[in-house]
Amino acid sequence: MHARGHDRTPGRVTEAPQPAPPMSEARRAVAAARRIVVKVGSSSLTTAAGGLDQARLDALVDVIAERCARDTQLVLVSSGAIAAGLAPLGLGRRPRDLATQQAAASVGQLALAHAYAASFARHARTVGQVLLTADDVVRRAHYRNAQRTFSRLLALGTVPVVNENDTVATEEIRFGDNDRLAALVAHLVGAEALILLSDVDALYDGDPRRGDATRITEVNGESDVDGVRAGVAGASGLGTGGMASKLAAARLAASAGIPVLLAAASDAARALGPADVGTAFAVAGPRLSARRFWLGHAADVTGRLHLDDGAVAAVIGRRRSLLAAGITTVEGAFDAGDVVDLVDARGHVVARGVVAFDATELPALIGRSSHELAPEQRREVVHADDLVPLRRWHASR
Ligand SMILES: Nc1ncnc2c1ncn2[C@@H]1O[C@H](COP(=O)(O)OP(=O)(O)O)[C@@H](O)[C@H]1O
Ligand SMILES: N[C@@H](CCC(=O)OP(=O)(O)O)C(=O)O
Repeated sequence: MHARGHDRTPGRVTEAPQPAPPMSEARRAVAAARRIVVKVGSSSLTTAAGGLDQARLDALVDVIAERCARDTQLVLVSSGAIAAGLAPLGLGRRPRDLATQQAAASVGQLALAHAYAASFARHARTVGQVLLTADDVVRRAHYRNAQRTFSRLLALGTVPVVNENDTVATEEIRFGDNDRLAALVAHLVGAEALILLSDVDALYDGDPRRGDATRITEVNGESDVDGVRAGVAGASGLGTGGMASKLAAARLAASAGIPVLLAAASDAARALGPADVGTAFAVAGPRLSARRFWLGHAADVTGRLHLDDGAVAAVIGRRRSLLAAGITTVEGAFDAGDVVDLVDARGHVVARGVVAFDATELPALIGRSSHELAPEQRREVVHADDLVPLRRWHASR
């Protein structure tokens, strides 16, 4: 079932030409998608000296504009603000401290936005800038607000250019990597595909810079990425997440019903068409509603409820509401309406949900059946409609 590719790193092994395999479902979905999120990393937009690489940016814009002209709405998540701010500020390399990163992002984001506006103008396309902080997806009202803005921008024919609002994001509320941001945005805008463009042409079973590595062409499930060694920092020192964050983001999107293609930015033209480049991730679950996706992947979690085995079976197996009787321990300081993790007896998070009691009220109720509780306390601790089971395929945060 799991078709793993065996393309060697270019230049290492010479192979006889093979007939092209039939295109996978994921690749067909990417080629046919009418709404796409494309994410491009810093290393694909900047020169080694630290400035913006206008020629590469223009080449990417040409490909995107061409796809938009073919009846596709496209959101571009672009990194590169910090990298683009280095040269103008006379900084030799990416700063380590947050304040200097923010100063660089402040200068660089302006340059980046200007470069995109000028480049898309060559195709008579208007761009809109959307800078997000984690708060914009963690808070339900902000999430819906962002959804409305994107929807309007797309309806008006613009290309929203998204980045994290690095200049104001504090350490605590940073997404930290734009791969995850792109996966969240893909669900938020209802994208039919996510394309992650980088300086590497595919996912390999190990970092191709470190020696012999085998390209993985299709990921149809967990077993296809078992044992993959994904590095955490890029070769250029300009990117932040490395392949590990791309893999986590691809799993996150795929688990929420969005097919993903990971490819080189230099292959963008083929990646946006029906071509056999990069690594395609098949969807690993039904498309979640915006509310369920938000609950499972974007909301801030403020506590943990530990469940006994009977409660896990009811909540996960039979999709029932969680009652006080099945809770063994309560952790955290949360209010009714906050999001909490539901944890099984082995300590694994099995679900996430909106809790109906304050943390201070619960200890007196847990382990008790409904008939032992006062009438005003006889309600579900987490209602089934406010609860999302988490699969193994769920990306770690
Ligand atoms: N298993 C792997 N497969 C492919 N690339 C990997 C792997 N592990 C580490 N890498 C490295 O990850 C880098 C891409 O990450 P990064 O530089 O953060 O990209 P970007 O700036 O596009 O977000 C590549 O240069 C590649 O060398
Ligand atoms: N928001 C940051 C980029 C963060 C990031 O994830 O970078 P990258 O690994 O290059 O996609 C910036 O614009 O510099």
